Amino acid sequence: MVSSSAFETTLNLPSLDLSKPLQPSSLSSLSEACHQWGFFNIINHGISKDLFENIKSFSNQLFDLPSEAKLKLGPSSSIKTYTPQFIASPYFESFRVSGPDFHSSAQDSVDVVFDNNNNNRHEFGEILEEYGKKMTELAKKIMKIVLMVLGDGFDTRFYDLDFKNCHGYLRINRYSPPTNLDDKKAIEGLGMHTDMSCITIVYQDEIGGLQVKSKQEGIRWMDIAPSEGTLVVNIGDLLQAWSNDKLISSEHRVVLKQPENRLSIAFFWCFEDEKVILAPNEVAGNEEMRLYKPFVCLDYLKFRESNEEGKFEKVGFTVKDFVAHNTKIELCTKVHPVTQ
Ligand SMILES: O=C(O)CCC(=O)C(=O)O
Ligand SMILES: [Fe+2]
Repeated sequence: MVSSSAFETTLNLPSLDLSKPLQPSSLSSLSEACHQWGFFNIINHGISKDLFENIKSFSNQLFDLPSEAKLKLGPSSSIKTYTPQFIASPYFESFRVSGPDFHSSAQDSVDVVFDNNNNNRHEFGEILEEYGKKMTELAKKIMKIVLMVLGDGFDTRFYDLDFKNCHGYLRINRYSPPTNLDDKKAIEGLGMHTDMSCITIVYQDEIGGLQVKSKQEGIRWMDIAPSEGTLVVNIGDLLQAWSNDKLISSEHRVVLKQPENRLSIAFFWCFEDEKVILAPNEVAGNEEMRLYKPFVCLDYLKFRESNEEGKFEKVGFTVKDFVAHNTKIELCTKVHPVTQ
């Protein structure tokens, strides 16, 4: 069971309208949201309701398969695109599709689990290719806007320098709460974590349940309410480190409040593995103010994956723990280890 609803309230996030030129007022509310919450909404993003509905219906066909079939894609298989229940939580399972060739990534998995007579099986690759491509374009656009939040002209100055080799992958998540769940007893569908990305673009269905941890006294968790046509963007650990903590990678989780299956699609936009992450002086302020010593992206990903606590599935560790850990083993990534 999770904390009582008395400590939860809905967060009013700004919505960035992608169909309009960016206004100074949107930039300032975006800047506030990125600093305070590490979350904001986007609207008019150009992705149709039909595409979400299509992905949902195909994904549910996949998740509805017997466990033996799904485990052909599980952690002990060679493909490893499926995370079964009881790894992150008893109620959470997930299916991964990697870019840049979203079509073959999705199709390779589907071909293993759907039999040849299933007429739909070719469509799965196609719709995920369409979604992956649209998300890639969206991530590039949002990344530039987020850079503008850091400073005037920072998009043109830093995008090509640091972000042009970013890549994306997506995870389709299904949450299946117990059927006897009553709404006074919310349960955790996915524990508190930060994302191992620069930014993550999240679609959550109408069930809701995404929450961000508040730094305010008295209120612990804030609901990020679902709204049709709205996607949620959150800042990940990699961008927090690159921005010298100017942008915050918020701790978030998913709670299940009603006995209904919930579906979400998270698109993670990440630095390339070999990238050395270093906040530019213009972003950090100056050399002395830089909080992180340069580190290789893959070392951080390995740290998260090799620590039971820090793994996406087990959740809890962040880039700050990585820094503290590296400091201890004298690789020293952060100049002043953060012990929060
Ligand atoms: O299911 C959601 O709404 C969010 C999932 C999430 O935080 C993640 O996959 O990292
Ligand atoms: Fe997340």
